[in-house]
Amino acid sequence: MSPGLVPEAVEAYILAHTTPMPAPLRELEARVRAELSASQMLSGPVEGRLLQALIHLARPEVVLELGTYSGYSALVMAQALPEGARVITCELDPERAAFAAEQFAAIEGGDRVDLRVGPALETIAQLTEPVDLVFIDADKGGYVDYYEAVVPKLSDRGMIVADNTLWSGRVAGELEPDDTSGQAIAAFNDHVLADPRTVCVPLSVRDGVTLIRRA
Ligand SMILES: C[S@@+](CC[C@H](N)C(=O)[O-])C[C@H]1O[C@@H](n2cnc3c(N)ncnc32)[C@H](O)[C@@H]1O
Repeated sequence: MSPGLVPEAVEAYILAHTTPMPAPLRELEARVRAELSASQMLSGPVEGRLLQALIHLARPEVVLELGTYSGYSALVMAQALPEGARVITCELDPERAAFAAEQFAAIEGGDRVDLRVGPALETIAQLTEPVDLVFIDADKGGYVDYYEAVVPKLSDRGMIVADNTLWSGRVAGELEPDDTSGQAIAAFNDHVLADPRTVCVPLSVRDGVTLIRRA
């Protein structure tokens, strides 16, 4: 988890007062933290419960996730889907995709996940149906392109949820010149704000989560 948005004790309190995930997801989280590299990329239970609340309200038929990693967030979303709905998730790294595929075969909800291995823009281009919820959580340098590619594919009541949009709070100040991901996030936030097609609000949940809907 990236530090910095709210004091550590408050973050711990939030976690302690969030309904825990079922045991298989708790075990997956523990395994990711113990075994996978870059485990700070795992979204975790707080953001997971937020995604599930949005799904509960929106009752999407098609959810698109950009950036599968271990499969944790895809499973979290799949477990909250209404009957007949599915999550399409894409992952560039074949090893991570293989790990996620194992989880989809073993954990409840995995049969509602359609895993695509390859660049996110290719998966978006292949979509033929409207998308009700998009979780953007892949490489930060691609966020503006992903946004531009998914906005035309959103259903009438479609929503985009973009992760890491406050970048540990650093986007609110002077970013280091070598912080290319931070610069990309800042450019994404400005880009979305200036777009008359959508309405957005960044939430200080975890590393920042921006909710974006059609205007
Ligand atoms: C932050 S992690 C995703 C975390 C996951 N959504 C979760 O909450 O557990 C980002 C993932 O995006 C993948 N990725 C990076 N560039 C990508 C691209 N162009 N297309 C698809 N996936 C990409 C990375 O390999 C990494 O596994």
